Amino acid sequence: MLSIKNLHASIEGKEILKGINLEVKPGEVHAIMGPNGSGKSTLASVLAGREDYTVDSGEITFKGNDLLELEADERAKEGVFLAFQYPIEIPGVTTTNFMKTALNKIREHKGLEPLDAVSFLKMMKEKMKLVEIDQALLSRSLNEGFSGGEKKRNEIFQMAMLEPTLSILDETDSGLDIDALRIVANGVNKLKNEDNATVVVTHYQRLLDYIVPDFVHVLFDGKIVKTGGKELAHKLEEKGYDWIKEEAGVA
Ligand SMILES: Nc1ncnc2c1ncn2[C@@H]1O[C@H](COP(=O)(O)OP(=O)(O)OP(=O)(O)O)[C@@H](O)[C@H]1O
Repeated sequence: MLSIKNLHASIEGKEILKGINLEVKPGEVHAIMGPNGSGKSTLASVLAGREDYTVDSGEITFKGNDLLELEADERAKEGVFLAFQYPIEIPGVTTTNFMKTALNKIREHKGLEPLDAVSFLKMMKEKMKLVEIDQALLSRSLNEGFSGGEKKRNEIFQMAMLEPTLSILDETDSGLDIDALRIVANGVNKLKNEDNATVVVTHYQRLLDYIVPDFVHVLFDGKIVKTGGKELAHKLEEKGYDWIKEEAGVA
């Protein structure tokens, strides 16, 4: 589904990603961990198509197409969901209206008719139940005055509504409390199926107690220096990152 080959990327002339290789198949959950400044958020931002990052070399293909050719909104229409793509506050636009527009844009791209009001409301109700979000939140202006946890819940709700093929969640510095951790984890678990995949960037081994990734990758100085299963996250929690640096010869 997603294939990253020898990806090098920089910001303001500084090379951050120094040869990333990653293969994500349908049905898989991948966790990206690593010390501060190793490039985790940069990787998520490059996948999102954020303009301040320059891809210097390498390839990213998504469902066989060149992802780097696509603008951020085109990536969304192709089924890539980036959790921090819509954190903006939009006064006067309710989450409900925002979701309706976003959803119908994706449907239009797929050659489908826009959802009528009744079907849209039915879908909203189903997904609200799934991610346990309060109706009141959806009637408020998008993200305006939302607490951190409410923003998180809203993000997972957006993910549920848009039914993406690939979700990229950057939880690195979002100050998740234990409830927000559960919201993210439950959302990912409930939305997981054999046709979609999730890449979650995290510092928290705790998050992975709830999500259970198929693969854990450790990023260090712009490269994936180790890949393992969920037990690798436990080992990191216990031992820190030094042993990995030594093992990878990058200490
Ligand atoms: N706008 C920028 N200008 C210069 N350097 C930047 C910029 N944005 C990021 N960097 C640098 O890129 C490196 C990687 O940052 P990134 O945010 O990807 O790391 P991270 O692994 O997500 O870190 P953390 O765990 O602390 O969130 C850091 O050294 C950071 O200072």
